[in-house]
Amino acid sequence: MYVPGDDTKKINKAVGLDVDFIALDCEDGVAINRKDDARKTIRQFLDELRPKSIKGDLGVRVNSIDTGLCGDDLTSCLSSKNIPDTILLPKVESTEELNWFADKTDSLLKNDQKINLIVYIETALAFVNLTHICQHAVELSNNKRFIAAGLVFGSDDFCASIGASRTEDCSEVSYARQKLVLTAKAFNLQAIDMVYIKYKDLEGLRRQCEQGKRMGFTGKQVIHPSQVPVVQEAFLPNKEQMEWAEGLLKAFEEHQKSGKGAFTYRGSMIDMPTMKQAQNVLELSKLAK
Ligand SMILES: CC(=O)SCCNC(=O)CCNC(=O)[C@H](O)C(C)(C)COP(=O)(O)OP(=O)(O)OC[C@H]1O[C@@H](n2cnc3c(N)ncnc32)[C@H](O)[C@@H]1OP(=O)(O)O
Ligand SMILES: O=CC(=O)O
Ligand SMILES: [Mg+2]
Repeated sequence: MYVPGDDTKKINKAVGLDVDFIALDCEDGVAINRKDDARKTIRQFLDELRPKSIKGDLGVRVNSIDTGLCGDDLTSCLSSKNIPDTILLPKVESTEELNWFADKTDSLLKNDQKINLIVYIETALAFVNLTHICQHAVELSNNKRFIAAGLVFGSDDFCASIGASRTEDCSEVSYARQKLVLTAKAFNLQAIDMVYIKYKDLEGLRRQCEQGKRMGFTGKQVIHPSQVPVVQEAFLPNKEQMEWAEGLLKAFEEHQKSGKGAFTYRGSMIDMPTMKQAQNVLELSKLAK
């Protein structure tokens, strides 16, 4: 969940919410003339952080490298005695930007400190370079001070970048969404789906979550507290799906023992790939509180 980094009231509110990830924003949720305020407020928040005062993970979305603000954002939050779990790096378009980030984090982090990196893919050029970006991020993770953790699909910037108009069925972003999931999964990265900006329309949000979940996304960005339970519920398996998965795994084991690789379960043909889908469901259900 994004929280504008210059808004102390919203930051304090976010800390008390049952949210999986708080993203303190220095980037597009903060006005150009408030960038210094956001940086200072975030630094103060980090310095005063009490252990375990936040339930989920904490990240800072810095400004993109091309703005010239990213270095100061990183210096400020990574020199705190309490560094965030994750840096969210927007508008990445090239492997050179990852090299810059690796050098910067090498120079700022101390001893055995490491940080997770979430890369934003949100321009036409980023999609053209996506495989190289992912490959390079994973390679740098082996000997640099960051761990490539996932990709975020920045659909609003993407639509601006390609000149698309938003639609309710998301047809204008379907190729990009699929490509992001596919490439993320090829490199064992999480794939985080787009923001639903009509935050008062929870039914529309639910539909978009279910669509993203079906496509293979692992989670979704949110901008308002009311969106949190809807997204959490949609991305975790429900009772019916868990029952289906448990029953299927049991039946699979029995059929394997009797030498049958393919069999019928609740009217469908089941073999190894469906068993793996059921395993995915049960794996995900472990995250439920
Ligand atoms: C495309 C992108 O880059 S998305 C990321 C950048 N954008 C952002 O970060 C925007 C984040 N969201 C927001 O700033 C806000 O939700 C807005 C501006 C859209 C609406 O804010 P408000 O008008 O305050 O909404 P609303 O009155 O419904 O808020 C209800 C309560 O939730 C709080 N709240 C709203 N959004 C947030 C948030 N993101 N984080 C924490 N608290 C929040 C409000 O402060 C308010 O608290 P209160 O009841 O204690 O007074
Ligand atoms: O950063 C997010 C976006 O949609 O753009
Ligand atoms: Mg964006």
